[in-house]
Amino acid sequence: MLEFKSKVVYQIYPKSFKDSNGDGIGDLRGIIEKLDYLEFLGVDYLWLTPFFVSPQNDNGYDVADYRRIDPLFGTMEDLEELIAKADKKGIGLMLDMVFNHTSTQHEWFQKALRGDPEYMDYYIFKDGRPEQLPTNWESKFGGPAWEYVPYLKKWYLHLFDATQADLNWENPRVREELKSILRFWKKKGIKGFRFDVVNLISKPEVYKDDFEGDGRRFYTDGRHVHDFLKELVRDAEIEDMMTVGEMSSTSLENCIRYSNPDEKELTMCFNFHHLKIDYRDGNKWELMEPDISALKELFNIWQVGMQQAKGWNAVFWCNHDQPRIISRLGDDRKYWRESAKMLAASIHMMRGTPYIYQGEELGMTNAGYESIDRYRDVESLNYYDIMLKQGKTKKDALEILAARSRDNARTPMQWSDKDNAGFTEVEPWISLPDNYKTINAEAEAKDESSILSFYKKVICLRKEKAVIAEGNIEFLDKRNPDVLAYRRMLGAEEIIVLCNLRGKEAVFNGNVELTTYEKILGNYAKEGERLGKLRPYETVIYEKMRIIP
Ligand SMILES: O=P(O)(O)OC[C@H]1O[C@H](O[C@H]2O[C@H](CO)[C@@H](O)[C@H](O)[C@H]2O)[C@H](O)[C@@H](O)[C@@H]1O
Repeated sequence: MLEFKSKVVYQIYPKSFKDSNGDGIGDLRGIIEKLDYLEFLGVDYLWLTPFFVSPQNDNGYDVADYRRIDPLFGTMEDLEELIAKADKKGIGLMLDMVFNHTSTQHEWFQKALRGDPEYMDYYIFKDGRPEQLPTNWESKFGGPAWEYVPYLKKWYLHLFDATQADLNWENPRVREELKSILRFWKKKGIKGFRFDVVNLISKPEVYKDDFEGDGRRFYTDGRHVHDFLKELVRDAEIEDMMTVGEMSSTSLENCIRYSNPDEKELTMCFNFHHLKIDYRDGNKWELMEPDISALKELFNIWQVGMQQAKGWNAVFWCNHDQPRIISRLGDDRKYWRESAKMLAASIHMMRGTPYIYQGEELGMTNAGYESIDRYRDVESLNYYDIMLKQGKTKKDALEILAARSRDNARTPMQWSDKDNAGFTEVEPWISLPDNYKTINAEAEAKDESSILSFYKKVICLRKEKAVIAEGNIEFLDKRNPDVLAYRRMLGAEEIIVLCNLRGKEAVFNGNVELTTYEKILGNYAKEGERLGKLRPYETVIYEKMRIIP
């Protein structure tokens, strides 16, 4: 049985982590250079986003060869060295398997384009006339989800970019190919896998128009998804590896099934509902103040719901698709340090496996780009055009991108106050925010009161206290509009976590006698402390005092 409950995962976006060869792009040797830093932080696994051969239209989520390393990032020898050196430090590598779709450059798709029926059945092709789309579904990156191939007189499905063709999981040969890829990487010493949008793999039997939405209700958590996952995990023999599924627009019921160990599917799931609390009417491209009550309710539903049915959450605020949480729910200026630490505590003390996205542990902020030339992400560039076509001004569209673009998370890791933040010696592939002079790993590593030091402490606490790794959770003061509060319990052990989510004072009104607890960690100095009263973005972690007979 995999021991995973006390583990912490660190996500690396290789392209933006560390450039070792002076081409402005991060690479595998850059990660090797920084292994000491990752050991110092105390993480157990590294999830690396895709570095396989790819045309990079979606920064590697368009894989053209699942078994080869893109020369942009290095060689197989570099990866083997990374696996071995990380292993010596007790750190396991998790690879990102993009199995919902391949790049149209993949040899399977190329053969399909040449009309080979065996490979056409690897994808989802539909007969049709050029003016008649098979369904009205929308691609998640904007525009229709179908692309026409005139000489084949067929459309193919792409839920993402037109260069990312959806695989046909109904075809057993496709499933065999994917299992063999997993076996290949397992043999190399890889310790886990993250499966990209894996709840979208099972498409409907009949394709019909969606008059209520963009089509997602027909393929999300689809009819065979649980069977496909069970078969994949069983046949590729990865039951004892750390596995996490990225579940797009999913439901609690399905995530319970994906992650309950009795089902033998995955170790845990990512869901994104808590990161949509500032989408107006569910639309990512319409800004709104975060709805804190909705956030609290979602944590309650997912944390308690998964606990009741033996499911397991991946808990996180940040990844390579999300704007930086400090700029979103915190205050990246006046209360930068306090709010970053509060957000760290809020997640790291929860029930589930915490994921830290590179730079989050430093309090890295959104990019703050003021011009469209700075953006690189396919989704951001597509939506900029769509927003202009919808009648938004350039200024408004840029304001929306500044808050919502995935590039906010993809700026280079801020290692030091040197040129290009010590990430590269040349112009980086994407530009840096100016604040690297003050927000950087070198400065924070020396400072006991830094955000980085606080992350080290919360990681350590999870390893020291079984109640954090394994205890039950119960939310407190649920109606409080400002304070997120919960209790973790395991036998006689108990901790209470209070987080003020606002930039003003707030009061905790839970029915708890705080005098019977002692503070074990907080983000403010002792001076000015008042029980149950929280300063702006204050967090306090209390432990129940033991009564010694
Ligand atoms: O917002 P959701 O519907 O809940 O979906 C979650 C994320 O799904 C997509 O992300 C992943 O797949 C993409 C295609 O391979 C890739 O571009 C991305 O980097 C992957 O993480 C979607 O692109 C994200 O915006 C959603 O957050």
